[in-house]
Amino acid sequence: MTMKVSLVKEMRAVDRRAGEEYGLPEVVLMENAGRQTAAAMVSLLGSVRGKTICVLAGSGNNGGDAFAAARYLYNEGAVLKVFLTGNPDHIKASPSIMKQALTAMGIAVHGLAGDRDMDRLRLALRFADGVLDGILGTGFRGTLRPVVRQAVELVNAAGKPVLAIDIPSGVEADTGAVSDVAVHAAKTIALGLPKPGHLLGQGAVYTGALTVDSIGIPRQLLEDEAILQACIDDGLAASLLPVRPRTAHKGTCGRILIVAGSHGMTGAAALCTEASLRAGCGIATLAVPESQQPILAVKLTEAMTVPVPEQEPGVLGGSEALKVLMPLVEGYDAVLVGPGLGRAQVTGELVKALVREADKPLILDADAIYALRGAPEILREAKHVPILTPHLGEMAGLLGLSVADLREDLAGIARDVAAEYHAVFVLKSECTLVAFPDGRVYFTTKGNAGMATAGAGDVLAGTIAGLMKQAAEGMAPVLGVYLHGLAGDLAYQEKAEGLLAGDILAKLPEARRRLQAHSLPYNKKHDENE
Ligand SMILES: NC(=O)C1=CN([C@@H]2O[C@H](COP(=O)(O)OP(=O)(O)OC[C@H]3O[C@@H](n4cnc5c(N)ncnc54)[C@H](O)[C@@H]3O)[C@@H](O)[C@H]2O)[C@@H](O)CC1
Ligand SMILES: [K+]
Repeated sequence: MTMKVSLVKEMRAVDRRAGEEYGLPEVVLMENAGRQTAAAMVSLLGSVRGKTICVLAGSGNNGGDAFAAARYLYNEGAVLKVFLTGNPDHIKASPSIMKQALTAMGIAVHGLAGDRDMDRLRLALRFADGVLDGILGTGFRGTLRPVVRQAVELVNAAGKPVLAIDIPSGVEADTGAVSDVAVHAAKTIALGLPKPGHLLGQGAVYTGALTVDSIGIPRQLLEDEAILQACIDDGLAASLLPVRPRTAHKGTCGRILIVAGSHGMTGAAALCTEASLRAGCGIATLAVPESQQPILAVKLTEAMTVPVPEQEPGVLGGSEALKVLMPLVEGYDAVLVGPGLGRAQVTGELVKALVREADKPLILDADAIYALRGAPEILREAKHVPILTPHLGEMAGLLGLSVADLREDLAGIARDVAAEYHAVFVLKSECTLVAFPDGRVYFTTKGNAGMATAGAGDVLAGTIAGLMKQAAEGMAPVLGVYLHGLAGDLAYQEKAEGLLAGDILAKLPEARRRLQAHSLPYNKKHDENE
């Protein structure tokens, strides 16, 4: 089963349908959320008996979850200090039920109207063993109201372990954006499904350790096709990698052409070519500027190298180069263009010509993306849906935006741009995502900061290219992101921050082998059903 990732509007639809189609009223889900939250608090603090827990609740449903959790924590023997951060007159119906139950149990719910209340909160936080953040959930947008902001700052200053309900207060669920401050959680329990805000940018930092609980929402709703985002988890990746038949030969595993490298940048060409082979393609051929071919022929043993006419020494471009490349393209299943290609004008022209004329799926990376700077509409002319693998700087350059603009809504922008230019975008960051023209967005669950190193992108581009003939239809970018991330995690265990791109490359076979261990039962099951 693949874990979906839900936008706020999709989660609201789930909530509504749980009521309309399954007869599960909101307050039932809130009760479940409260019980599961209390259990998550117990796992964060150990036993809560005799421990003091400071509970902050807003007037929305996130606050209702907090009131319900407080009841369970009280039953477990916790000492509670409960604060209502929102206006008591605006409290919604279900949270009101939860608050009344708490009050009937003799537990005081303090307001946060004036300075004295803030002092009480400060004191409570000082003596608390843990904090429960139920101030704001998916209903939050924009900037925090001043009272709430002050409460959040007090929580962060107290430095106590915080469990956030659904999402840390102050993080926007759809984007991960934090306009000002947000609750810094040790752990977050996502309700129903994770949200992009748990995975992206600042939101991921404030979320801390993430757990997801279904809170009893029917699986049919959580797996609904209308939810277009998903995690690239083990289950999904395993379903994309079929077992190679015994009768396979190198032609059936993929013939990949790579157009890469220039004077002084032969390493990028070697890395991506080798990655494609390590990802399991049958044949990889590297086309390089002719003066660089002898160097690459020495660097690469298993790949073929083709010299291409060059205009200046080591620079690819011009009509002679195109005359060699176009017929060459015909003999391959897919073409990777860009790593280490250089940014000369003639090279850019050659890239554009390939995008327009090549009748094979293209993977465009690095300098091939640079070549389309400010002119992404050329992508629409491609004969097959192209795959682009930009990092944030390259994406910003392509679209004429700043990186800060992009960061406001990485997934939303990638989704819109993929639809607009009819291309797949593999947008690389600390949470690499894959956006398809039909609106699907996949978020990586692998990877680490050690992978912020020169050449890691070349290895990813090569991995994706190498999977073009092997992965389930159209899903090479998703499988590639998974294998590359897993290989990076395996390499990080040994090399930590000293990790080199070549270490990721070296771990690709182990990553694939581990995934196969997952996928074997899947494929077996598949066979048995037939
Ligand atoms: N299936 C679901 O979706 C379920 C959701 N539940 C909870 O419901 C939450 C969503 O509830 P709501 O839609 O009521 O929204 P929230 O509880 O997240 O927030 C709404 C409240 O926040 C206040 N608010 C909004 N913007 C603010 C700002 N900038 N500064 C300060 N206050 C602000 C509003 O006045 C309102 O009272 C989820 O996060 C989750 O915790 C659960 O109760 C159970 C089921
Ligand atoms: K919260």
